[in-house]
Amino acid sequence: MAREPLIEFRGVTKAFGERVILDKVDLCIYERQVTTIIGKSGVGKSVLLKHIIGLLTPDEGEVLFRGKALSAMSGEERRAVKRQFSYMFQHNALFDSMTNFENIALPLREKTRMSETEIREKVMAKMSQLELAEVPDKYPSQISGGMAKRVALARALITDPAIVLFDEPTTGLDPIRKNAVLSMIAHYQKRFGFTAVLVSHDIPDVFYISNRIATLYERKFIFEGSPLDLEQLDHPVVEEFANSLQSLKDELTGLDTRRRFERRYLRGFAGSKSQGAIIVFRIENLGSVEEHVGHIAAQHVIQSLASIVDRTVGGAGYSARFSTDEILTVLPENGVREAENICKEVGRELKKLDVLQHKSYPRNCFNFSIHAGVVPGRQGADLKELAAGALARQRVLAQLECQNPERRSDIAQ
Ligand SMILES: Nc1ncnc2c1ncn2[C@@H]1O[C@H](COP(=O)(O)OP(=O)(O)OP(=O)(O)O)[C@@H](O)[C@H]1O
Repeated sequence: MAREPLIEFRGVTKAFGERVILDKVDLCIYERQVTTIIGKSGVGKSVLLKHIIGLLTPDEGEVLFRGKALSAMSGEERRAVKRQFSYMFQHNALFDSMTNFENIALPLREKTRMSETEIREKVMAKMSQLELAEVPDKYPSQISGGMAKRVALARALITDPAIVLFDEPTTGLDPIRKNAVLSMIAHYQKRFGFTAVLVSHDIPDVFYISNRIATLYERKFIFEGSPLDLEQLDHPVVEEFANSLQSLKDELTGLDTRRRFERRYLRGFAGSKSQGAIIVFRIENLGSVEEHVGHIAAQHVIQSLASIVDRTVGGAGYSARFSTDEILTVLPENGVREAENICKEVGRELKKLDVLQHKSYPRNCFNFSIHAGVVPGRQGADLKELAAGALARQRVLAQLECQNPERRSDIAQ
């Protein structure tokens, strides 16, 4: 049986004067998923978000919450729905004149009648969950950018919302910070189980954390589905989007995007007599780096691995980030033996890396490792199948185990 969406747009039309912004739009947002809305500037993404929170109402059609139309709800019911929402804005919107504690406590003071003791308990508990226990009395300007993002997220989560809306949370950040913020959102979304709705321009980065993507184009959704399906979609708008955002390269790693990679793969093997080889590089336990050292450090690990792979493979092949913690390499003209030599060389290079040295994390206790697996290529074989085959043969290239039972460090913030 199909799952009921948490939020559903049914034939929603919205115009300002003569100008139609949304034209009979349908959209489903499912509980406990990350749904990302992409579309060009001015297409109507914010107008759409405002319908979700009831700041705008449709001219035609309905917005439903757990199957019930907002328009059919009483004022009290609508307010109850509204209380389940929370937001995180582009520039955090923290008040500089308030301490981090006061910033996070603000929604509780504004929206609830909790006592001071209850507020203190709740805020301190949330700060501890988001690794902020040491900074309640500092001001936003006195902490790192990564921490300030976590303070903003803590404030968004303090009322235990069922849904958090993120309006372009990564605009203006460099690739490492951008990916760190996205992985932070994904991490806490899994941990707290809220439903996330993101509006973002940052494709392909946002693909790695989204369960569903909806693409708004000229008053309609032209696509709604998994990130992988969007990448496969043969529609001029996807092409246009990809080109206009220069997303032929993955910003974080400098490698091909999965889309370009798959095309190269299909073209590369089509006329080739050679069998070639496929390598999967995989970072095991990247989550423990995120948890113990920080999201930025985790992005450094991905970036470092990508640059070593790229350098080592050189002109012999091409690579792409295949998922959050996997890189796939195709060697069209080489066999398994050459591929294994490349893996060994990558392993040697990895061992020299700072991120894989104990001294980089003097106060933490965690472990992670980098693996690689190789399979021969096969004419016409599905890339995902080959990747799964390579994963089944993975071996450890390098690993780090830190056993110092100390707290999270701020080195990577
Ligand atoms: N209250 C309003 N009255 C009149 N026009 C509006 C109103 N709100 C939005 N618009 C218009 O609707 C269009 C869509 O705006 P919206 O802010 O939703 O775009 P967007 O996709 O979020 O863009 P961006 O990515 O630049 O934030 C714009 O042309 C905007 O001028």
